[in-house]
Amino acid sequence: MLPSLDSLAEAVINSFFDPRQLLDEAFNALPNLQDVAFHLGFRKGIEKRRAVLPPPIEVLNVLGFDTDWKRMKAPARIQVERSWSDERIRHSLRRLKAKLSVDISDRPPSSRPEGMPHRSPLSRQDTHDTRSSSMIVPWDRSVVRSSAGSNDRPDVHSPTSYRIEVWMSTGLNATTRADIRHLQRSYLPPQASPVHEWLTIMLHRRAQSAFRYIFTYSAHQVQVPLLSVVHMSTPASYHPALVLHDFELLNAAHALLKHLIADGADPRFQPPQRRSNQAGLIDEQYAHENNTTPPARAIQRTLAPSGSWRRVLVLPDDARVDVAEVQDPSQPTQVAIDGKVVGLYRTLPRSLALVISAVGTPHEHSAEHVPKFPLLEILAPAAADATAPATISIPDLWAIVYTLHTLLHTQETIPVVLDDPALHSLYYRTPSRWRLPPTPPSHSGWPDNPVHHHEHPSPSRRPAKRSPPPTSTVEASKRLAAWTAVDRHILPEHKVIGIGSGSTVPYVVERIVAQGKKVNKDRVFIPTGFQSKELIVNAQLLLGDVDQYPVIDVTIDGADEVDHDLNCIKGGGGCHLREKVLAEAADTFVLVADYRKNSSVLGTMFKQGIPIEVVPFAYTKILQNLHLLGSPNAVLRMAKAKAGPVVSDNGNFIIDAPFPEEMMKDPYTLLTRIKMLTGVVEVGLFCHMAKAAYFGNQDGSVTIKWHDGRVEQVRADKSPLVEKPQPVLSVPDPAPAPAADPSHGSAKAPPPATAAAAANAPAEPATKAS
Ligand SMILES: O=C(CO)[C@H](O)[C@H](O)COP(=O)(O)O
Repeated sequence: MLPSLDSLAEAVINSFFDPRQLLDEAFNALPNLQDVAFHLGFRKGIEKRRAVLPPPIEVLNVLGFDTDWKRMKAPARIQVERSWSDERIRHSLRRLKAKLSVDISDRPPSSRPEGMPHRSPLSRQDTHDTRSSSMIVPWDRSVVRSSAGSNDRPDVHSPTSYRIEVWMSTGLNATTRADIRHLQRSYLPPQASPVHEWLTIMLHRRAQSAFRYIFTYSAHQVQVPLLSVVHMSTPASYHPALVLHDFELLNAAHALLKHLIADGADPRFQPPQRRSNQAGLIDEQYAHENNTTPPARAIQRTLAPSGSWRRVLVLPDDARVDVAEVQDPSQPTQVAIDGKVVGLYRTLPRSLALVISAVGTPHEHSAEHVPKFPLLEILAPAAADATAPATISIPDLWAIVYTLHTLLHTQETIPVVLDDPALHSLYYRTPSRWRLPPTPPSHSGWPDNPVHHHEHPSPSRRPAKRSPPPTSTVEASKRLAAWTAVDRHILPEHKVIGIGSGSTVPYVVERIVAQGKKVNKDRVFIPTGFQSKELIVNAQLLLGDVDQYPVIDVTIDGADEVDHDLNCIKGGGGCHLREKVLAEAADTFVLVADYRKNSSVLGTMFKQGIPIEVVPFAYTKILQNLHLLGSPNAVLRMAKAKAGPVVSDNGNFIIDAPFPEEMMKDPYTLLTRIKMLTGVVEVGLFCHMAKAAYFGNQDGSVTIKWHDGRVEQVRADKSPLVEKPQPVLSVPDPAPAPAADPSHGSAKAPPPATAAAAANAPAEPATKAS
């Protein structure tokens, strides 16, 4: 429930100049930052109520971003002269509309103002500010006020400029959400455990958590978030990286490790108490480090050198973690557990530290800013020796993270980047040492669970108008997938529903209609293109658009091919721009397809290439660039019944770009590379977006691949079609897989296999428009 604007305005007024209180209020009341931004920044109503904007708060690097990150933030600046009175400052702030960033700067003071400490109590940032004029200084109101007219002698420690900025995100966008899912899958153990849950919740809600932690930390001047997701761009790669910062990581790593190594006796996770010992380490577990008999399952720090190795940790299961002597920090240094090298780490070039530490600050992409700490990257052993393992197990990874923190604990911040492509295939192994029985994945999953079937009476039990049975196995399996997905995901409480494109989607609409007029009357349906708009209108459902409903409960869409990670190729029908917008807007995005689309590597079944929507005037250049990128056969998609190219619903051209299998194995990297080409509007690769993919099978069963890696089979006798067995399921398939045919529409339309079938065939559901 959102609070009323009145109560929020009240909170804002009452907490003026008290950022902690303000944000606490806001966070208690609002579900996410988007709403904070909206209510505090963008509502004129607040202004009318004479509320003020949020006071200056230093918030750095709070959120992940994407290439459009600027759109996610609402910076605004106000210059405040030191001589201004409180009233005048307030007045100016009140006038600042629809903005969330406040930058207060003044001329360099000629002197240290009266009452101003030699170093502000929050002085670590100050010293940075004097050097680079770019770091954010906490605003001490009394400093601003009292500075005018002082004749005190200059103070080298006083900042020469006060610059205060407030950055609030307007929320996570779906790309970032997809990144988080990807990272969560890559770096956390695939099991339902309290620690796992805790970490995933932190990932998902990192905006809020980060904010909270920033406030906790700001008292200690540690202005870093717990986690951020950034897109790392290096000449070789462009992909999301999880950047783990600071002490909270230590807690997380510690807890996770403890849990991973524990024999299951410690099911409830409590973040460790934070108590610093003399070395500045969190010592909940280290109180015993001088004891001869360590308690069971404590992680012990032991910084003993032994030859060219240094023992850093003894893990709760007595495994020893050793780190090789660092020769050259930029070269990979080995980390071994029980004498076996499990990973490497190295210090990345300073330019990357600059990139990462500027994320979310105004200095992003600029060189003004001086990175405070080097950035460490964790690599799989194969990075140094091709014959060594190319993967790191999740427990080992966290052991390395923890080891690095133990080694480098004197740093205020220890950014660690996990972004090596080899790490994308982190595996979860359970050798005896880790004693972790793999927990069978729970059906309930987290947080966006599959629906509770029992709460939702299947529409098949209601009298519903049925369209005639499909005439081929392929069509029957499309319907099977569509119906099963609708039954499971379109629940009575879902009011805004995205309808995708393609030949499977008519069955989705059919099943939704079968849920009855009563439930559908207060639903609105958002189309992904001309075809789905027609379907919605013809079914007499209420049509809406995504600009009216930017948040969709569920979007169901077809796909051209789906891999094991639920990455998929879409856009065979040229609708992938709108499809992606609707997929991103949806809380739950579900794919439906027949068995031919179920694949392990994209491009093996759907060979015509990745559909890429481009602005028309740039197509030749983009084709050239795609050839260079690794797709020499990329072509402009030509229309069938018209001379010239296919023109999308958005007036753009479509290019089909087949890439070699090696590149298709890492669709996310490929997606980001193609997307970076100027003139590309959208790429038909949907990575880590779907929650589930439903495939209808030839035998009447349904295979469901879930986003967390589970694969579920719905037996034929449990399928929604079973009530009324479909008569024609034995007609052979038209083709094992969609052929490489640039005219997607005709390639997909399933030809009736026999003349008899064709004669009996009732009107086929609409195929996509091309
Ligand atoms: O992405 C699409 C259109 O742009 C379609 O969803 C995709 O091509 C699958 O279509 P079909 O269900 O006909 O195989």
